[in-house]
Amino acid sequence: MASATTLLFHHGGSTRIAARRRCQQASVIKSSRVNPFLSFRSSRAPLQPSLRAKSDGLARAYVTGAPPIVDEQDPKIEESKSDSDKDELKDLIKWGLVWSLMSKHKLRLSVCLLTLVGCSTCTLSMPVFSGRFFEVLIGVRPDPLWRLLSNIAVLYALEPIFTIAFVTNMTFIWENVMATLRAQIFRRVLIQKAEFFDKYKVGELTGLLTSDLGALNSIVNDNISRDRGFRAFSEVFGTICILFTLSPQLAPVLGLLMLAVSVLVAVYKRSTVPVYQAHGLAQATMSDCVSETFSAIRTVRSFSGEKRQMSLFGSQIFSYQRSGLKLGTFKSINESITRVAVYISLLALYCLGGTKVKTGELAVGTVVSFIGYTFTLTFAVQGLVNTFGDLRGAFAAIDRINSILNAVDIDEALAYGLERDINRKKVQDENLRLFLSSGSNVNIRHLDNYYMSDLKSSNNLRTLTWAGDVCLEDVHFSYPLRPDVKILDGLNLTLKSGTVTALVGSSGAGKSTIVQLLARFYEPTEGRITVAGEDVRIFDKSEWAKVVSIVNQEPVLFSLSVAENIAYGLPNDHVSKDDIIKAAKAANAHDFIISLPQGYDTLVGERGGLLSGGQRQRVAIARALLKNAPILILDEATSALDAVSERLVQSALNRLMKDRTTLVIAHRLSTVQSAHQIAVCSDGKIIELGTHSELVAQHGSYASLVGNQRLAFE
Ligand SMILES: Nc1ncnc2c1ncn2[C@@H]1O[C@H](COP(=O)(O)OP(=O)(O)OP(=O)(O)O)[C@@H](O)[C@H]1O
Repeated sequence: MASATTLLFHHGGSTRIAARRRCQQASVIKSSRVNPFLSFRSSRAPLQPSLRAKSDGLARAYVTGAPPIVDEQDPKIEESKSDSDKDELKDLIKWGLVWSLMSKHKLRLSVCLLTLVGCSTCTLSMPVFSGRFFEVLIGVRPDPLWRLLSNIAVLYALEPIFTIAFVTNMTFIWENVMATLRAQIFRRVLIQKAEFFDKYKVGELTGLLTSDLGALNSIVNDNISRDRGFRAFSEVFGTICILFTLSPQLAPVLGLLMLAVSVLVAVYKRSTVPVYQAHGLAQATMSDCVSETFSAIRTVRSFSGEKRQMSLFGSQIFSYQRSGLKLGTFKSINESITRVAVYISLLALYCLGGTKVKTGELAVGTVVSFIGYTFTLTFAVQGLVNTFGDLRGAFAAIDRINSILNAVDIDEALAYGLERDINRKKVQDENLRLFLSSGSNVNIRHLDNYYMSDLKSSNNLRTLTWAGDVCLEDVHFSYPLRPDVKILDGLNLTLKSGTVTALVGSSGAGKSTIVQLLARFYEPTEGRITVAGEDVRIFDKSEWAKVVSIVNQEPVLFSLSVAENIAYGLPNDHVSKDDIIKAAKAANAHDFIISLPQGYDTLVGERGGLLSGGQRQRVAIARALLKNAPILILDEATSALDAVSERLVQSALNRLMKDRTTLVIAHRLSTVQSAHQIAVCSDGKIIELGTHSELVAQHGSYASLVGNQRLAFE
């Protein structure tokens, strides 16, 4: 059923996949036009040989893109691949990878093969023994009955033993393969560029790990039963061979008739899959309506929407009922049609076989065996047709996974840092093993990564960011999904080390975009961001993430305990309870935390939903305090709070801002007037810069913003 769903989806989805491919090709062309390496190199002095020599292999800086002009001395990990190689490497899931993961379990694979032969042999021998049994009963065969019965008993005992061994080993191998693929898909999604998450909905990405991977899972998991997959194949093949051996006269006619009827029936049954899917869809729609209604119950009440929801749900009940009735009809046909196939085959067998027995051309035992094979063949053929359907579904799913998780969209600056981190952590964290398994790094290692040099170690980066100014130099930027809309147009701004810069401007002026660039979720299309004069692109993103803290209007907490959420500030380190409490106290959060039912161990609910907005904000500030990053960005951090919460949060923020290079974005100008400098952003540029009193005195945009807010500042 699941695979059938995938099949249907594939038909509808093929055009989407093609469209995505076109989109991806376009983005390749675009990215080659705006080559960050070239723009970076052209704006920098040549690398200092002394720095290049410092190779500790840990924090290598690199820039990605088409082959750049690289100095001979620059360490280059991989040669550029040919275009065909690159196409090949773009795919995340390849059959070669699946096979290499399976072949790690050679012993188990051999056991599977042997037990498959064993159980198929048992199954295929049973009708022969049934024939002999009847011949012994009517006295045509002289064998003693007890010997025949003991042979049959051995067969009956062996078949389930072989089956258990086959299913257990096959499941073990496949679950291991699936675990690795699941981990690789998850990792590949995690390392995509920010625009990837603008392009695809969360549901689509979740689908890759659930329904698409499920389709691949079902090739083995749904096909290890007796009447599916390998067993069905071996039974069809074995039955036909045995029929020809038993009766070369009957086999061509009867065997082919049985085969033809079974195939037709199986194909017909497969064609009814959409009816089953429609019923599943109707059920899903109904449950969506139920969850939406109940989760938005207050909104429904406030608009007196009960009648509307009832009418909507009523229409869905009717459509579910209709699809249920249709399904019932098809189920009854499907039930009977398999038997019709058996009856047609049996009737033909009785006519032909019976005549031959009467004329003495055929033994009665052979006809009895043929009866058994009629059933075997009918069910095995149907199983095989279903297996082919599952295979088609799996191919479609792999195609979808590969087309979405194309290597073109990988954020290499992030991937490199993450890989290095995982490698460092692997000894301690067992769970990360999956992400290192064979094949996992293939696609990343073979990208065009030019590891330029070991310019800065992580310690260097921290030192630089604590002491140096952060500058946006002639920054131009358009979001990758809207390349024609220029958001920043030659913006220049210096965040002086250890001081507070406030960024103000009308809605849509590009303030949050500047935050996204400083956080390196996106890279400037032109210009550069520097820290202490160094282009930030020479640091990998996981190192950069450690020196920037962002606290925004709606901080996201994870559905963990309060203490775990605060400790998330230092995800790689062991954080002591004392440090957590110290951070919470500095964030004015300690008092409310200890009044929670389980104190620091209280779970905060999904996205922190069990805490108030102000409490969430203070936990986020404690998290940022623990992180102790030299660059701090506050994006409307207090705008959603009431006066009391705002006071508590603001005093915590004041502690957090101390000595850090801080960028504050706030619509309420009263909250930014004490900043060391205020920058007014408009049309993608900074149009005014100065202190509050300087800007008010200028009577420019800032002064009119202040006027609009009718605030008495002075
Ligand atoms: N991910 C995105 N993809 C494409 N365009 C975007 C994206 N995010 C923002 N934009 C566009 O960029 C422009 C600047 O948005 P930005 O959020 O930076 O403005 P802002 O000054 O922070 O506004 P506000 O004060 O209302 O938060 C807007 O026109 C917005 O539509």
